[in-house]
Amino acid sequence: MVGERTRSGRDTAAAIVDVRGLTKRYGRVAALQDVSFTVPAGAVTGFLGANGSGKTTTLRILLGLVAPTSGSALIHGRPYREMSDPARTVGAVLEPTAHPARTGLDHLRCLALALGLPRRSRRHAVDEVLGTVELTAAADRPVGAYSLGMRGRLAIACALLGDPELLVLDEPANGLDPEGIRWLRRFLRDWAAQGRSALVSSHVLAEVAQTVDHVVIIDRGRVVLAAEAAAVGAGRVEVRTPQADQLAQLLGGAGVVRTGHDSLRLPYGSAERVGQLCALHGIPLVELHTTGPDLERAFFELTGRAAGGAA
Ligand SMILES: Nc1ncnc2c1ncn2[C@@H]1O[C@H](COP(=O)(O)OP(=O)(O)OP(=O)(O)O)[C@@H](O)[C@H]1O
Repeated sequence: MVGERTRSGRDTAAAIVDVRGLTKRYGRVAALQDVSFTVPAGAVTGFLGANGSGKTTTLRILLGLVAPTSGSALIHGRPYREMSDPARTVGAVLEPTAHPARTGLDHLRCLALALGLPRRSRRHAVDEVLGTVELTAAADRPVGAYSLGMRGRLAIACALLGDPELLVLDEPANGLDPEGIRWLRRFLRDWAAQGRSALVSSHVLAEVAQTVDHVVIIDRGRVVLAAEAAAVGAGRVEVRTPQADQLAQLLGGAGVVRTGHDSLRLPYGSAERVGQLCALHGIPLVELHTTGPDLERAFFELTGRAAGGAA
């Protein structure tokens, strides 16, 4: 199989996560129904869906916190619980929790100890993750005095402590202000640029749409789309002309969709060719415009819900 190239330029043929036929029932509730997708290495994968669509359940199964009714969720080909040193491979934030009276620094130090990081590298690891999440200056303040965004960043720092290859973040943008969301996007882009992988869930598409290389969209416990983000949201070219038949013929048919008696839809990037053909053959153009990549439209079409997050 030929590897794809992500925005970070990495070869992502290899999948770090492989979810196969995952089904989870809670009594009569089918939280997940035959969910399958992969998470490519060296890229950010957005795991998108409305509230209650099954994101947290999937991530909990992936992290060995909940047993599936059937199917499997493997990281590097193994269930999380069977990995020899999971914290070195996966850093996860499902629900940020830290004792409010403890300082961020203490919280991280205790965690470093619990993870079994060697004594000599513990301090360095804690300082490094504090720097990465831009909390060095606030390290000595109690977590109870942190803003929501700072708590979110502290949780990410915890996930980074084991220097993992894969980050699993459940709704990391929840409650963040615009600056916090910008920070998160930057952080994820830098993360992928280092060749690392992330699986990031969100019910608010706009928060992550610009950041993800791949998307998995889940709706009512079923995967409705798993693809490269650029391909999903690929824009298109809309054309209106009274000579739509003639133009369609000149364009040769491939990728040309007749959307009305005087309108055509063409693949992204074909506007220039349309303009040249119209000029050459004297075809009057009433309208020619390109719509940009639009993950939001795909999300809405596939789930039938507004992408703003209201479930
Ligand atoms: N422990 C549980 N017991 C019973 N039902 C559950 C349990 N956990 C989840 N569910 C149900 O499974 C479905 C999927 O829930 P899940 O939390 O995975 O969705 P989600 O996409 O993460 O939603 P949100 O964005 O609100 O966190 C929902 O119908 C939920 O009510």
